[in-house]
Amino acid sequence: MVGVSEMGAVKPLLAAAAGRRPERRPVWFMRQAGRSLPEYRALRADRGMLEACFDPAMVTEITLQPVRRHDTDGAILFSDIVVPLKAAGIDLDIVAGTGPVIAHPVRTAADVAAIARLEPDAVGAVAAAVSMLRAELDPTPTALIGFAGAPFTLASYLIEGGPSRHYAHTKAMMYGNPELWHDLMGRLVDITVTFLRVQIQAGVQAVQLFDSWAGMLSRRDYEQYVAPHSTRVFAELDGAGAGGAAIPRIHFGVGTGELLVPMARVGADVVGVDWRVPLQEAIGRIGPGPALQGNLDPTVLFAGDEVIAAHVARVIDDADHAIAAGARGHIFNLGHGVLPDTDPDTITRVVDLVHSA
Ligand SMILES: Cc1c2[nH]c(c1CCC(=O)O)Cc1[nH]c(c(CCC(=O)O)c1C)Cc1[nH]c(c(CCC(=O)O)c1C)Cc1[nH]c(c(C)c1CCC(=O)O)C2
Repeated sequence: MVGVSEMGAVKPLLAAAAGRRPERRPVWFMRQAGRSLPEYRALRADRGMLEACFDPAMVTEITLQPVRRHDTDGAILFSDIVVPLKAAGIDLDIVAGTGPVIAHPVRTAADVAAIARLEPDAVGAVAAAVSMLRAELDPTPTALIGFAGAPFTLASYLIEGGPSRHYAHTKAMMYGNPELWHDLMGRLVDITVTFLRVQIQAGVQAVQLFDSWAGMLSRRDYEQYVAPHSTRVFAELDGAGAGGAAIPRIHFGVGTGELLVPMARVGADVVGVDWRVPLQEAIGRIGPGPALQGNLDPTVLFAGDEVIAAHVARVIDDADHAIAAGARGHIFNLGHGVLPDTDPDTITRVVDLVHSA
């Protein structure tokens, strides 16, 4: 049965997202798979990042590595936000230490018109990995989380051509040519929805939409240029689970304290909060309803056991206040991804602290 562990209990992460009482407080970490783990570095030593993302056995193994090591309640599918763009035919690579690099940045109407739809078969390797992962994870308490980049964050990589500090080209198109901007965003919604539907049909049990860089926008700009598109992503996933079941939708961005209200409104069941806003304050801004995910500062993991324990306890206390103020539940996480130099034993200790709190 979906979402049910060996002991017959609902998986803690799915219970928390649905407003039910989890057997233990669920915890997972953004970027839990990856360079913090020696077993990941060994596997990836002679394989490119994108090559690994299209190899179902590699995806399965890398996804499971942090679950085995840390006993996390979430297994985040090993992939990348640019995987569906690559599969839709966009020439790009993921460069170690840099991130996604786009061969021909998208700047003109012709560039936008050339962005094709994603054929579900082009991400068949991802679907195959999801099936393999469900077989491994079903007897455990761990839920499988799929993900995609949100249209704004994907657009920012496509337009800038790579990582950016100021997003000047992105904003220039958004402000200067809104019609072209909305055309591009509409195409990215279609790609994102296809990618997430493939994952859901193959068996992911929750999805996270990463709008990592949305925090660069004012609330007014977010509502005008981004919210309608992210709303469509979430709306098109309504009842997309097996037999029309609802799949919990997590919405996350960095530096989004000013955007928590519109980011919740686009249709999130769980709102991811970075470390800047205490969780009870986040729910105060959003209003009662969604569950919250977060929000330990990833750099705290370098500060030593005593400091870490105090910060973990504070996040849990904040979360309990948030629940008293109307949050449906809490999923413990960092406020952003695990930094590559993090000692993996520290992460295991945080999981133990959260589970025993
Ligand atoms: C913005 C973004 C990207 N990718 C992603 C986001 C949104 C999350 C966020 O805000 O951090 C999402 C992502 N990327 C990766 C995952 C896998 C699952 C996990 O979280 O464990 C997830 C969820 C693997 C990855 N994606 C990447 C790596 C490192 C590549 C490597 O190991 O060589 C991994 C494990 C590459 C990548 N891809 C991207 C960046 C910024 C980088 C890092 C560049 C670097 O520091 O090398 C784009």
